[in-house]
Amino acid sequence: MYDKAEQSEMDLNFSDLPPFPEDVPTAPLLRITLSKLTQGDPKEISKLWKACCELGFFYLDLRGGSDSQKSCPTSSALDDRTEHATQEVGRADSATGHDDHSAHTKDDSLKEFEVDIDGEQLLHDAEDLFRVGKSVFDLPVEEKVKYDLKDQGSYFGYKGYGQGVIDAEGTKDRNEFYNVSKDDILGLSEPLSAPKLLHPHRDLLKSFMQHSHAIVDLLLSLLNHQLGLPHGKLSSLHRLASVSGDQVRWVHAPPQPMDDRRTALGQHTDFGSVTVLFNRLGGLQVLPPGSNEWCYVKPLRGHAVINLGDAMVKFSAGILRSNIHRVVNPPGQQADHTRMSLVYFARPADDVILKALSGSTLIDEGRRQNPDETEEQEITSKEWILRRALGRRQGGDWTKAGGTESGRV
Ligand SMILES: O=C(O)CCC(=O)C(=O)O
Ligand SMILES: [Fe+2]
Repeated sequence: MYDKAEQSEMDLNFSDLPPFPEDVPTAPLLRITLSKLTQGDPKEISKLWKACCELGFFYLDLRGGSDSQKSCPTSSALDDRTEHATQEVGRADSATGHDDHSAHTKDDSLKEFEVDIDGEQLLHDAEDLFRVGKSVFDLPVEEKVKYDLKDQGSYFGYKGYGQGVIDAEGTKDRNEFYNVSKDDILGLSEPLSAPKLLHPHRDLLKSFMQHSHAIVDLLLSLLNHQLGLPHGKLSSLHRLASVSGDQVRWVHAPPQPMDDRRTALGQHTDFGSVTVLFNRLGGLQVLPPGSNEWCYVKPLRGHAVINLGDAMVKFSAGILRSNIHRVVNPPGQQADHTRMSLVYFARPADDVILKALSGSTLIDEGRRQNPDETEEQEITSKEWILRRALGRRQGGDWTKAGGTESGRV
């Protein structure tokens, strides 16, 4: 018999897959429990803050406690969130300037998009979407390429195998993507053309987006408080109902030939604010600060990997970290398996300008200490994401694909 602690550790493995190897370097991601965050547990909130400042990557345990959000939060850190939750939801066009945190809606119906935090539901949705993703990539390539929207100036839809580049030399990537826009699924924009088999799954995609976003909103509220920003500030820049580049992505990579394995997805920082990532097979690697050894992120069942993107670095004048990462062929016995991951990218509303936020003495101090992160270039979230995403496509402008990592690692 196993004791409870051993059993709980074993529950972290994916029993239907070959094990993640013991003998590869792994990254020191902190493990944070969602239900403790929703209860305002001060220790868990300090762990979150440490993870976001030091590595910019952490595990979020989504299991259990799905109704804990309804219990009364004790920490003052959560006051920010609870108060925010009672505010009206901003209109799609309200998240513009940085000093407009009194933006209130004229349209209460937008509240209909918001859901309670429910980690278990998100895990279920992710499980179902792994199956849907497989069926998308199983389509013939001639069908999939119909949904490559690059020539229309969009990063949504399909990106074929080798259609992205992983470095300045133009080396081709070794994965396929399918990107689904949050605004399309919520009806905030015109629907994009998509394979027929995705049509019946729009409600599932909607639920996954809403539940991912609800967790992102909690994380933003907690970080808002830690940064000493005016109440509700970060949330106001990331409303579910705002027009934004938020998207779901599936990443699909068949096993590479034994004698010719290389990076499948080139090193990068994420472009937006908060990434919610579901991995089953290894292959994701991060380069921890001050290190030159790439370390694997071991996938844990029941957990999402959360990482911060460049927008958070810019908003916080470099106090928060978006770390470089990449994807290689899965390690050890996993190497012969097709790897798929599922991601929700939360990004600031399209018209938000990416610069250090005002109203926090900590950020003011960060501005003085990290002048590199705070060049006052007026770029909107929409321009930044387009420029970086299309810069990594074949024929794109690689010089525009870089993020906040330059000069930092
Ligand atoms: O597939 C993964 O594990 C990570 C994917 C990723 O980093 C990305 O799509 O930005
Ligand atoms: Fe990424």
